[in-house]
Amino acid sequence: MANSKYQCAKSFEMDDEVMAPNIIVVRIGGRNFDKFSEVHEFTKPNDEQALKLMNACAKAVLEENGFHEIAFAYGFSDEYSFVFKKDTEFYQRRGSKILSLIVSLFTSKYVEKWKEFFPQKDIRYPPSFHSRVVSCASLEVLQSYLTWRQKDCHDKNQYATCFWELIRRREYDREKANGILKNTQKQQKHDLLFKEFEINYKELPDIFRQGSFVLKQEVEEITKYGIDGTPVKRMRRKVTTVHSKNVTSRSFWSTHPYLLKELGEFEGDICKIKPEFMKSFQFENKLLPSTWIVIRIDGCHFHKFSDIHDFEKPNDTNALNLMNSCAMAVVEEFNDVVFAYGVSDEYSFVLKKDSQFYGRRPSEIVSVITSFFTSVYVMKWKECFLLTKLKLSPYFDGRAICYPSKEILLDYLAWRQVDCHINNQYNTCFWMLVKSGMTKNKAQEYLKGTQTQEKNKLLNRFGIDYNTLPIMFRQGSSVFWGMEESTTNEMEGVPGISVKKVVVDYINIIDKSFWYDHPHILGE
Ligand SMILES: Nc1nc2c(ncn2[C@@H]2O[C@H](COP(=O)(O)OP(=O)(O)OP(=O)(O)O)[C@@H](O)[C@H]2O)c(=O)[nH]1
Ligand SMILES: [Mg+2]
Ligand SMILES: [Mg+2]
Repeated sequence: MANSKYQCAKSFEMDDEVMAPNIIVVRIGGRNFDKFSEVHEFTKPNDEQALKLMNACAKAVLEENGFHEIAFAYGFSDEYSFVFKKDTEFYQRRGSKILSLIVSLFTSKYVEKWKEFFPQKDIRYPPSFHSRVVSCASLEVLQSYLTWRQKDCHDKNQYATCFWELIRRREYDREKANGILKNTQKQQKHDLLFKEFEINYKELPDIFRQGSFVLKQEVEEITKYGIDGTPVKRMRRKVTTVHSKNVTSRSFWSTHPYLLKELGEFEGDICKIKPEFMKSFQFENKLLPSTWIVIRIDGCHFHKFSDIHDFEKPNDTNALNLMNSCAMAVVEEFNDVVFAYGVSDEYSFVLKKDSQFYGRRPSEIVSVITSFFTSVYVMKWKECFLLTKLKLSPYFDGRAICYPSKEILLDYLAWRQVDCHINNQYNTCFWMLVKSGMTKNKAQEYLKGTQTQEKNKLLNRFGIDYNTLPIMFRQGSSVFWGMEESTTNEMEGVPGISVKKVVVDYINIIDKSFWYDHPHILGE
């Protein structure tokens, strides 16, 4: 990010480090998965394929390059908790960075792997997830957290199994089934299943009752054979999915001793869920009221991602168009997002000042927008890159920043646009030099300390007038709801039709005149 007079806007960005020695857990959960499972006709109460897809995504996250700091994961239904090694320095332990990266990568995998698990079904719309950080002060607290989640898995599954049997076999409607089950104890539900429907709950598949653990188990592997033919073995960590009855018991931890190496030892007794722990698991802070919220997302390792997919240098029109159509989908999906500005692999989304979106909880807002954006990116990839297959999973990080006044918000946007201009001019020169035969190091050296004028002159030498380059490259892209247009058919006197639609435009947002001409965007 280059220097400019607007960069004071940067000082509004806050640190959100999860302090050591807390163990970092990131829990993700499907957003509106009730509807998603309905639309995609998931089997009730458990769709084994859908659960296996969740497990495959969790496994893929643990196996992803750069994500080896995750010790293990536990999930059921549409949720998954990722537990980091106790001493991890993953992204300097920054909460929103970590929760957004995990949810984004998971979403990317979910869309990519959909066809493997549902070959007969098209994914009808982009699925998205939310995520949050839970910090566990000790291994005992972590174990208590996992016990809570596994109990939830069990309770929800037992309830849902009864509920759907009542609906299917007794032809009850939802209200009546809920009425019957209200306030029933575990044993009563157990009896209902056994006596009325001949179902022994304990015999239902483990994956439904216990959820799934994704672990890096130590396995012995033959690496080569000696001259005399004897196998040479070594221990290797392999990501596997297991179902385990009771995370509350010591036996779970003694069966998986390698976990204790990464998470520390138990100091006290394995304990029950304490109310004060529950409070901490559910606590979430809120962003300042009456401030403009900006969610900025940025592609992770897009340098490599763009190389592997042969993006045009320095600007790839298809890649930028794809970013823009994802941003348009975000603006359409989330009413509170009133403006978006994007350049390269980043996008900033502005939420209206008095937005109550997710109660202004930053994890929810950051994760849902990042996840939805990622989902659309994978789903629309083929539309923008007809001939290039997706070879890596794209994922983004996200953060929330609050701006107390419209002036500072506009300074922020101006800062991003100045950055776009400086980077684009630099990159255009850099790649012209490289294409003309200079090494990358030489080109970098050559451009060091050069001013705008000198860069323009350099481009002129290559026959390029900077100001005639595509405006999308020079100004970045702005996405917003276009004003209602009224089309009247005067000849026939037909009344006008009002259309309000999301548009992408390449405008100067540093110049205040855009904002004066479009007062509806930020509201007066
Ligand atoms: N060739 C090409 N590369 C692009 C384009 N858009 C983005 N990129 C690449 O994406 C990078 C984005 O910069 P950064 O976000 O700072 O770098 P990053 O590699 O994503 O690293 P992190 O964001 O820190 O994970 C650029 O440096 C380019 O390498 C494009 O249109 N064409
Ligand atoms: Mg990036
Ligand atoms: Mg970037």
